[in-house]
Amino acid sequence: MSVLDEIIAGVQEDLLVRQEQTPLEAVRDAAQAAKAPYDAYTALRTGGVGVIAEVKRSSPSKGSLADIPDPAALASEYAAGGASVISVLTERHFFKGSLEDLDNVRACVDIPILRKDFILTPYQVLEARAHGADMVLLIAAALEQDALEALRERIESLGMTALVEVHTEEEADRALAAGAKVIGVNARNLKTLQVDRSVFERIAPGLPRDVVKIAESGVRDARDLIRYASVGADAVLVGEGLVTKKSPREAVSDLVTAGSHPATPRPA
Ligand SMILES: O=P(O)(O)OC[C@@H](O)[C@@H](O)c1c[nH]c2ccccc12
Repeated sequence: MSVLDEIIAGVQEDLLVRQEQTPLEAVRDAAQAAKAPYDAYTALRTGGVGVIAEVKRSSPSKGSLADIPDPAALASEYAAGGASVISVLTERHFFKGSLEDLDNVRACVDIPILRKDFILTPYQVLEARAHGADMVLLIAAALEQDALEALRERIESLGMTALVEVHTEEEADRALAAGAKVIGVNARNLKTLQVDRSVFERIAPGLPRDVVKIAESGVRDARDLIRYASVGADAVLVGEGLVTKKSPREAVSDLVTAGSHPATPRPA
């Protein structure tokens, strides 16, 4: 069983419990009552290379990264540093996140928020909206084609943006066939957890011009951002490289500054 399969098994178990506690109709009502979503798509297209800054306590590959007792405070620092979008991991077993983290961050920032989880059902999409998310991750490797397409439509019908994550050319083709307008290329293979920063440069140039392209994982500093920018990244998604810094605000701000002159890659 791959790590991805293990994570999904845990997500499915937790989902059953939540569905018992909160029936679909209640989540639907809560989603309808939530404040209108921010436009993450536009936030990621407004010039330069955007930074999606992630609230990430732990990961399956590295274990514990940072305690983050106050995710809203961290998110506020990210926003002050110029992040375009805040990513909040809500998976519990491997990433130590929760929907409560999402609520707390939503209460404190007025920029788009991505719910980062292993989304398998429309119930989780409604949950994301009910808890104030504006963008929802869909992982191509975790979904059959029909589900990928249906969930992408569901997310967009609620006024949110779907971020479809891929790791291979074949998955990128599936993302496009599913109608994805925002595609994230994850440098980390979720089955082996290996990071390969060259995956983005292999896949991104083959994507249509108008697709928003996001480089995910393994961004350590401005040099990595510039390298991704030079091969077409519209944004980078960064977790570990921010949560482990003394000043996450400065770390974001350094990336945003580097991303505002993406056309002139500096020598290494
Ligand atoms: O901490 P990093 O290497 O900067 O990575 C962030 C993000 O890309 C990573 O958390 C991630 C990418 N895709 C995911 C899917 C599920 C969980 C987590 C992820």
